[in-house]
Amino acid sequence: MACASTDISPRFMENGNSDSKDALNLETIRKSLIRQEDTIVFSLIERAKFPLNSPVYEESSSSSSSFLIPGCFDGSLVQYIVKETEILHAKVGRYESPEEHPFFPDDLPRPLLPAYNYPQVLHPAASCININKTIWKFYFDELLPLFTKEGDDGNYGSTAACDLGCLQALSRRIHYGKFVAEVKFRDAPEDYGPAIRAQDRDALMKLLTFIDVEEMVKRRVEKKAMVFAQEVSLNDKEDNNRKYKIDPSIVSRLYGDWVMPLTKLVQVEYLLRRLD
Ligand SMILES: C=C(O[C@@H]1C=C(C(=O)O)C=C[C@H]1O)C(=O)O
Repeated sequence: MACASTDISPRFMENGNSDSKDALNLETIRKSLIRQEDTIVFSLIERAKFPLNSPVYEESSSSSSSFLIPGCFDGSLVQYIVKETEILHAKVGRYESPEEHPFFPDDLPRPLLPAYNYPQVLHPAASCININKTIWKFYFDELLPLFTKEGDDGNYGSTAACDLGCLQALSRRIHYGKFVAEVKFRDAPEDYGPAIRAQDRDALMKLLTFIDVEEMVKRRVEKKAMVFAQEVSLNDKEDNNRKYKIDPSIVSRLYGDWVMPLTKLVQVEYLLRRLD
């Protein structure tokens, strides 16, 4: 099977950055978001190797299902793979990381490994925010049909493993809004304080939105998709006729319609609880 994420329990701001509390600033956070764009684009490219493969998404209890999953599991193959992977990852501490959020949070096992001491940078209320249900829905209902071809090649296990990679990368990026919000609050508590005390969602949304940054993000992810997803050939003529493994404009749309709005939703949800 392909595509399972190897990044099991990321430690806040690793990959070249210090993990101390002092490293929490908008620049380091934005750097991490930029690096996560690469993971998201590559995960979509990996998923696009396979056609839609709709049997992966049929409930195993339905009469048309191609699978019989053991142990009274009546969900779809993709639900089964995500759920079982999360059980395994929970055992090795994935969900102890403040950057990670399970899609099936109920009854996850305790970690077997000794606890890693994550720096406490977020307000404790952060742990109640998990919008993975919304991410699951837009990914399967809206995004997937946009970037996969119709059809069925029988690679069901690999397809579901690739979906898992996409979901984990998107979930991590969107929930990073908690860190973005914390930094923005610390930089200007006098601006955010009154809107938080008034529980004014619209005012918070206005304060944390930077339209010019969002436009830049959309242009950058489209360009990344053009570079990462291009078919590379040694024949110059073919190069002039560029083909892409995924349509770069869909990546820009993914960010404009879902990733950034949902990151901002996480920011608002976090800020509403920031003074509890
Ligand atoms: C993440 C930020 O906050 C908002 C959300 C953005 C995003 O999700 O990329 C971009 C700009 C802001 O409107 C940020 O300011 O960097």
